[in-house]
Amino acid sequence: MNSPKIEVIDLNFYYNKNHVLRNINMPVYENKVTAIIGPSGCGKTTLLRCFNRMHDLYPGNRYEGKILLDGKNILDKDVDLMELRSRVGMVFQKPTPFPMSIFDNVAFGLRLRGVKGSELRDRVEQALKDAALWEEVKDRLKESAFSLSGGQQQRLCIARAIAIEPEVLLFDEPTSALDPISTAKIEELVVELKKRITVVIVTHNMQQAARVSDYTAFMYLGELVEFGPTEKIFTRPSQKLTEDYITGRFG
Ligand SMILES: Nc1ncnc2c1ncn2[C@@H]1O[C@H](COP(=O)(O)OP(=O)(O)OP(=O)(O)O)[C@@H](O)[C@H]1O
Repeated sequence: MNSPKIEVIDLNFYYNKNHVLRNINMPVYENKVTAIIGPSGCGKTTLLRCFNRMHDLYPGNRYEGKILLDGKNILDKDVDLMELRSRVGMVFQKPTPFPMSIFDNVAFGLRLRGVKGSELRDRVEQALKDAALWEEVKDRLKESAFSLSGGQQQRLCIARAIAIEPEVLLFDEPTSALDPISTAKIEELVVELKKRITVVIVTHNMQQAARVSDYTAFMYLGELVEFGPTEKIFTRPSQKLTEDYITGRFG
């Protein structure tokens, strides 16, 4: 059964006085991929960053409304942000490896949680396998992460994110800096990951949204115009605005 892992209810978001998200309501279904699409500046990244409260890193940002994760509002004041971010991980647009070895990148979050010895090695290996990177790096785990190609670095960041077994993984245009072959690998990975993890992906690339996602949210000027099964959004959208966007008539 398709149950929502996350439910966004009447969400508004402000960068100080700048009102950027307006009355957003949408579900994010468990073990599915949800794509967020829309023209530049419509609020895709802003919405994604609400899901693990990344905006709290900057003073003056304000949320209104609710985001329920397994029924509990993550916007409540007493939420433990460390715990939230270990449940809801994030992969950024540009690969962001830490300045340390390949192994240590993936081990980082595990060590913070007290994992060591053979368990640590096993879990690093498993995460690298799950990120489809193991075969390429197994003989060079001690080398710097910066010795990898851009596409490999992005898969390393995915390995680092999944090593701590998040329930939700947020991808912010994860392939926009990558070549087509690396992009295809990441897309395969996203589809594979949803067996265990709920995925939300922001993308400018509509073919990518159509290829990887089960549900699509189309945003425009800070509002959610339409949400539904990807196949419906791309073939029979309910709103004229959605149709104009997906057929390339604007944006
Ligand atoms: N830190 C910030 N402070 C103030 N306004 C911001 C900030 N970050 C983004 N904005 C504004 O919020 C709006 C939404 O931005 P956001 O980055 O979420 O859009 P987006 O749809 O992800 O765009 P793109 O596709 O170009 O990445 C834009 O008008 C942007 O100028």
